[in-house]
Amino acid sequence: MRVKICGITNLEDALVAIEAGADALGFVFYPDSPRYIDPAKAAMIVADLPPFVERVGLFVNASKDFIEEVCKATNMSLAQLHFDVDEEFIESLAIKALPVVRARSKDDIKRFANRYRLVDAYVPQFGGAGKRVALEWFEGVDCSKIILAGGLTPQNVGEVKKYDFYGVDVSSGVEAKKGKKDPKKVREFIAKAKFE
Ligand SMILES: O=C(O)c1ccccc1N[C@@H]1O[C@H](COP(=O)(O)O)[C@@H](O)[C@H]1O
Repeated sequence: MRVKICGITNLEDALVAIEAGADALGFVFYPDSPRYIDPAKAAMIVADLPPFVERVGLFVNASKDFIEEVCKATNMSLAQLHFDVDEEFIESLAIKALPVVRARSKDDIKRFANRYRLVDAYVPQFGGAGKRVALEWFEGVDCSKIILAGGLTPQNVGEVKKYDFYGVDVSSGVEAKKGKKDPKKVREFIAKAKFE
């Protein structure tokens, strides 16, 4: 299972995550988030990363121009879209995009079934709130293109492995405080998700 550590705001947290085996790092370009990072700072962190690490820009209610401009300036490799988008919008972007399904019911997780997509719990503030998606909704569903997010922690990530998700994404569950990762939690989460 691939692991993305989201809400990176400093180089130290990024390097801890990579050293522990993270496949992707997330940078929140949503000004209302406590994990917001200024694109200029994100660009500096990305410039210091080793190769073979996916850089994911997270956007909420952003325009095509803003997403493309920020991703180019910061050298993101993927855009994660935490708002309602359609196939046309995704296809129109100059950068590869990961739509986010904010699930309120089992029916919701069938959206974008032919695409890689991230499934997060529905929360009014868009995400990063530590709320979980009901795991029983994934019974009998092909999860090979789903990245599960929402309320994951080092303690509960082991229980999602039987669904064979493509990946998992975590932010608040590995924080020491909002916007700062706890290295011990990051290492434990990645070890449980990937290596145990
Ligand atoms: O992290 C944020 O502040 C955030 C803000 C707005 C939209 C999404 C956000 N984070 C993403 O939300 C999910 C779940 O996070 P958590 O693990 O429950 O804290 C995840 O994809 C984060 O990247």
